[in-house]
Amino acid sequence: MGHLEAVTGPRDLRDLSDEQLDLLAAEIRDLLIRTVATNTGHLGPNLGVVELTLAIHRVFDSPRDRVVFDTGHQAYVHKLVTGRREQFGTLRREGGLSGYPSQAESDHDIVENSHASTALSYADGLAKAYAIRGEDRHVVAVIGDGALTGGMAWEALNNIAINPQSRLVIVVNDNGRSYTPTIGGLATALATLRTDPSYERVLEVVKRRLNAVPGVGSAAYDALHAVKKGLKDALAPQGLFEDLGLKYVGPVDGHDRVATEKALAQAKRFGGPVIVHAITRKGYGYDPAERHEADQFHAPGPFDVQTGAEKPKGRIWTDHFAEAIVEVGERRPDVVAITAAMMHPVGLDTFAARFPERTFDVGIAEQHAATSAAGLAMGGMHPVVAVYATFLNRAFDQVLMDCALHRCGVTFVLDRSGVTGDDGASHNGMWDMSVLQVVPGLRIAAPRDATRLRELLDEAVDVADAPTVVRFPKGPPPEDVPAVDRVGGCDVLVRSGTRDVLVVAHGAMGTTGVEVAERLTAQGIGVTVVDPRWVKPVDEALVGLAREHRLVVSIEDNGVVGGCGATLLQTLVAAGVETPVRIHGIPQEFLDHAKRAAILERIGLTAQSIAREVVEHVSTRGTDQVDDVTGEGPGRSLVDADRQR
Ligand SMILES: Cc1ncc(C[n+]2csc(CCOP(=O)(O)OP(=O)(O)O)c2C)c(N)n1
Ligand SMILES: CC(=O)[C@@H](O)[C@H](O)COP(=O)(O)O
Ligand SMILES: [Mg+2]
Repeated sequence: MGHLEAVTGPRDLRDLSDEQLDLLAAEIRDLLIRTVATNTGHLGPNLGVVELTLAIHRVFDSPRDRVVFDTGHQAYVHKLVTGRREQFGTLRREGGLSGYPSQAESDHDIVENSHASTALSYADGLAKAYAIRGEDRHVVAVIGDGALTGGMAWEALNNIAINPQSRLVIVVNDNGRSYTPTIGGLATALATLRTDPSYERVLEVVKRRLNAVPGVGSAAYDALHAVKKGLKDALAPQGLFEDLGLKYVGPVDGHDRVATEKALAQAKRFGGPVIVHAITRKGYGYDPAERHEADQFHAPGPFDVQTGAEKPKGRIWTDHFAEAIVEVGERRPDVVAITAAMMHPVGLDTFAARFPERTFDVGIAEQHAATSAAGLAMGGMHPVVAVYATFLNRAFDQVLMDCALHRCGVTFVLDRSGVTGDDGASHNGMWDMSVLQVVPGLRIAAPRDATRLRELLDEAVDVADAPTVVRFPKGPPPEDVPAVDRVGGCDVLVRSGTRDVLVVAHGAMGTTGVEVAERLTAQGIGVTVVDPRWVKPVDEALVGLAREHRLVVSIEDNGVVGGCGATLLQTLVAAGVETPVRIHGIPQEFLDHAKRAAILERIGLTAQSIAREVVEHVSTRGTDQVDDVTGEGPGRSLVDADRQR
């Protein structure tokens, strides 16, 4: 039996010898590689924290001591040593283990949100609570160098530094990368701390000599390590964190479990807030990941374990954006691009290669991205801020009060909008077409296919006096859906039979709308399908179209509360149109992880489900009754029928 089988909980780790722990680490790496190769997930980050996680769980006593992972994408090892080895094969599978911590899975897990830079704030709160309650518990927060570029992390550090009673150990997991090398002054400061050769050399000599003395040596090394502050200050620039009044231990080799345990034990003894600076490597121990220059297998698709070769992926929405934004950049020298540490994932790497001086990676700092974009716009540029839809939530006030209030021509390109699936509740981009509805002047475009993406991006960057949004989902776009007509700003995709049902298909739901029409037409129900293209503000043509039909069916890949359907209904009511409106969208709840298609099926956001609901709606009112009301052929105004009730 392997050593991992013997680990039913973190305390079992304390019974293992150094040799057994080394073998355990190898077993864990092997399982991580084989599982992620098929299930997908975050391989690089987890390979980088194998020894670190073992050390944490040997020094601290989870769940009494709370271990908080920032972003949570690097918690697979934590899951394996906290009783979930047997289910690990279900990672990111529907009904299986989440790719992030999950309270439902284990009381060793606490933070489920995958949005970066939050861990230190949670930890600050937890540590304060334990101090007030007089509970003898430590909080360990594991935060990556990338997550440290997020403003929230510094808001937390600012507070942690003035709470000496907080028994808080902050483990900076410094692998020098987010996806790509971490940017900014912070990264430089961390690099200085981790790479000062003189400091390292002296420390190495001391370590070798002291540890050679059996028994006393390591304690003496620890003591010197504590004293090393003087040594380090003399040899290295004043510590970034110590300037804040935070105790600092490190840097320590995060792949040297023994050294890491010593550093953690020393930090634990401080009894107050302390930083342990661990130097790790993303993808450590798997050559294809370590050599993967783009992102060291941050989140690979399925791949071959032997070679590391990823299975070829088809073109996704992002690829079409990547091409379109370069064409925009070619003809618009005022257009600049901004990413929040996700250059390739959001499709800006080609633009960056072509226009390096007009591309800015601001780190995991969406709030700064938005307001910096407002500044760029005020300075005469047209910024395109490309982020995943869910992460723009963090910058709502910046979009509202920094961009829209000042009527800044900034374009936000929201990738991964709608249901994303695999990454669970905090990754679904189901909020933007609700949250942004309240922003005065801001316009939202939702392309139905790649051709419309290009068109709408071109239109968006031409808007100079208001923020614009172009949002599209994860994965491959559908085949182009041509328009048969244009009414106002809306593309008419289908017009068949009498004007029974008006389907308003928003964005990527265009294809679904057309399929709904096919099903309804087969039932003898007349259908018009329109794609508004710009979903905010509501196109006035929709008021007239709704008035002409007996039922309006709105479809959107967004939450139903405050979304496009709700806003359309509000607009129709205000215009005195009484045509009933059926709103189809994402239920306003946190959706557990599963494949996008499976979730859409489960929530009824499919052509079959929507068509069935419409037929039931029409049939419950019977066509004769409808005829009685209007005296015309089958499929006349449901509005009157509604008035009958
Ligand atoms: C607010 C927010 N923006 C962007 C992301 C996407 N994202 C996930 S992991 C990651 C990089 C994290 O880097 P780091 O904190 O150094 O952790 P590592 O992967 O290196 O262990 C990013 C940008 C996110 N999860 N949250
Ligand atoms: C943890 C995180 O936020 C990202 O790594 C995200 O998981 C990537 O999502 P995609 O796989 O959709 O690019
Ligand atoms: Mg990192």
